[in-house]
Amino acid sequence: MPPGEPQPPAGSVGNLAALAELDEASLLQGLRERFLRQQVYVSAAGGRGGGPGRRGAGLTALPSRRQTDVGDILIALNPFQPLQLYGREVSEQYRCHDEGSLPPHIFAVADRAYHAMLGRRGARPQSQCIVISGESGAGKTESTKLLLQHIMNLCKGNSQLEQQILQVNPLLEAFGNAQTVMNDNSSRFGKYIQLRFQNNTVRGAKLSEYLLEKSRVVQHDTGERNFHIFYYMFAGLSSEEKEMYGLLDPSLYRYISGRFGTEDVAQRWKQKYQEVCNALDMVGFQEQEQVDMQAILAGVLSLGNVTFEPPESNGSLKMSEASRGWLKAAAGQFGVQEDELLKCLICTMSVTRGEQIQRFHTQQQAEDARDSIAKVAYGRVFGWIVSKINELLAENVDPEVELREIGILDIFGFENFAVNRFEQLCINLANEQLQHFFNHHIFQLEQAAYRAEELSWETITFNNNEPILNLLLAKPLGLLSLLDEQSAFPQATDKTFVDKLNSSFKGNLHFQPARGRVLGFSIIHYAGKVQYTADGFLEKNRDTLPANVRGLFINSITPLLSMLFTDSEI
Ligand SMILES: Nc1ncnc2c1ncn2[C@@H]1O[C@H](COP(=O)(O)OP(=O)(O)OP(=O)(O)O)[C@@H](O)[C@H]1O
Repeated sequence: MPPGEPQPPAGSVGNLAALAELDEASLLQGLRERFLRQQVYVSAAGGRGGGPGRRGAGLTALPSRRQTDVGDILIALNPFQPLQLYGREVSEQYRCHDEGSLPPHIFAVADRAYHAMLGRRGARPQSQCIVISGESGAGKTESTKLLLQHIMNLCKGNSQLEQQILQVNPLLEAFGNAQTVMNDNSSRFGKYIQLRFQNNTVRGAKLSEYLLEKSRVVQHDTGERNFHIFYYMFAGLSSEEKEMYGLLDPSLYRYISGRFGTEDVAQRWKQKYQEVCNALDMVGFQEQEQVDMQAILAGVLSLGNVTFEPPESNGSLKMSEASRGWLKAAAGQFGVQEDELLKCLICTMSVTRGEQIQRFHTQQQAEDARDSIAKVAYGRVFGWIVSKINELLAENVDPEVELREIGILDIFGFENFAVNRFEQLCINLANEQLQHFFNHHIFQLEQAAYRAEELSWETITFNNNEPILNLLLAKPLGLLSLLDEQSAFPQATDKTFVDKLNSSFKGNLHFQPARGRVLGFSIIHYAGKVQYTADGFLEKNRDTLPANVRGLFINSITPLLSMLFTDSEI
């Protein structure tokens, strides 16, 4: 803004780079004023914009270059209410619009990526990637859906494929999302969607999933829930179907304990269950596969109710009558022998010098084995759903025409809860890497471009998070390497792991030992300090299946379960 010209009020500026004063206070004021007027999108020109505002997602279209009036970054503030911003007519307005001619919008990001991929307006056609980041509940998943919606509107090619791409979402959300304290529909996995094009027609898509939070199957904190699908099943299955899957009253199951909500909630879940069934049909799951899948999920719930009591004189753990009943139900749904399943839980068999040795588990080991089986079974079902979706969306290409793609990355945002575990460390590590990428793209590459164009600018300083990445990733002395090293020692415990960290990272500015007797540590991340509890780190990192489980499931008479364990490495 040239000096002397009247300065626009902060809230009237749709592109933050046009602000006269670009400091944190005016930036926040601008965002707040626009938000109050329900203008939830603000753009930020390449080198001068910032990260996401509170409860807002940041979206970047790459590798398109900075424009004069519209930046690479769109800041999206979550309105938490339906706004009339996403109808077909709005999508039409943004179709092929002149950049900067319309207010910032998520559709403008999709439009720019699509046209840059095609190489319109004289530019070289180039694959594009849209990175979405923001804390949990910021609106990343909703933004992903809106991006897909607009891109599908733009290409209008193979309409069946386009519809399929849009319809896989209810399926992914049912199996991969859950209610958390931050978000009623929180994605508990990360995803990268690659839309594949030939010219302006979408030819296929590929979905990659990362870090499904499998531990949620067996444990969730107060005020949270397990994955949606368990609740949808109880609301949507008929009484006969529940009987077939051996399902009783939902309040009886340990893994989904907690509030069951009102009649309205049950109605909504029932409707969601129907959507899931429709999506399963559309993706092409056979009826038997759908039955098997639900049997596995019901088996997981029954297995979760099997508990043990301290051992009898022969060293074998005791079980109540009720637990025997649950074990029988779980074995029935998994299609395996009850005593074989029990063996996997209560003992480990090994062969030494031709002699078979049976070692009984402690109560804790048996319950850990139970939870490991539940987690691995659920994880495999989820992975299988994603692979079936990929088969459905696999590209049908013309070999003569070059394939280009638009990728959309939607991973969980930075997490800092009351209790932070191994899963939060993995999520926050992914966010550190994303932040590093942002720093590189927004600061270093922008300044290189200014230099190349011989523009004058003041060197921009930023917090480089490389030391934190080193603390976590360095080999052989980073935190993850030390965790792997400890996981390989049978005698190591979470305590020996923490001792190792405390001695290795003494004096490191980004590491703090826990105070007093707490078994944990803190990391000073780019987004602030997070206290981690080390409980369960080794067990989760090992992620091993109890001995003989693979063999047990391969021999299951439930074809799907057998198939899920036949081709696996573990
Ligand atoms: N553009 C929008 N318009 C209206 N409501 C929205 C919008 N974006 C998000 N929301 C609301 O916010 C909620 C949380 O959004 P979303 O699930 O996309 O967050 P997220 O960033 O993906 O969170 P997580 O990391 O936990 O998965 C949505 O369920 C919806 O109620």
